[in-house]
Amino acid sequence: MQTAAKIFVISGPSGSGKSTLLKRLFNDYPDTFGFSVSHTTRKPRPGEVNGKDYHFVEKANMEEEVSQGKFIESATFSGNMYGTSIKSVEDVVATGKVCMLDIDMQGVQSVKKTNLNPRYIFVQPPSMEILEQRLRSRGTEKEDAIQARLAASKQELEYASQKGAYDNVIINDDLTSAYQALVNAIFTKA
Ligand SMILES: Nc1ncnc2c1ncn2[C@@H]1O[C@H](COP(=O)(O)OP(=O)(O)OP(=O)(O)O)[C@@H](O)[C@H]1O
Repeated sequence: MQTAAKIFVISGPSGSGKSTLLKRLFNDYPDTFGFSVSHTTRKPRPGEVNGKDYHFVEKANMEEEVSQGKFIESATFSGNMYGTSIKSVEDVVATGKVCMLDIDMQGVQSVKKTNLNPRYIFVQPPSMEILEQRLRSRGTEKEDAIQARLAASKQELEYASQKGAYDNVIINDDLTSAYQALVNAIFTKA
């Protein structure tokens, strides 16, 4: 089956259901999608393979490449840098797979400055109340992290409401319908 693009960007507030929808998609279409390999400055753990699990790089090199605009997103966690390079996305496409990028609003804005030309999909919660309920019942964050995610989600929703920000907006109310909308946005009937 044909896809509408070679690269898809999926974004949406934390708890809107991106992982849930993507898990189902990758399960139903196991051979279609590829994943970009992230960079990190942390040391490899036993068994981790350079270029497969991560691109393991030196901090100075990664900092330079980030400053040169070679990364879509990068962040530091406990002293180690992590990020997704533009090239790692192009490498997926070169293998013939469709690249799916699950990134936040900053990442979306950064991709828009590249020549990657993806399709942008936004996963929207039915309401802030339901988003809060889902985040709480997922039980993976403490109260302050939940509050931070809810605050960030207001900005994400505002950005998504701007004309042309996303190609498709999928409201994740009923999961089956949302999933069908995602499949329709990705695959073209050829
Ligand atoms: N349509 C739905 N109806 C009810 N619950 C849902 C629905 N979609 C997702 N959920 C539940 O909501 C919670 C948040 O979903 P999920 O973890 O997929 O969000 P996410 O967007 O990937 O979040 P994050 O960005 O934090 O990784 C999960 O517990 C999931 O099971």
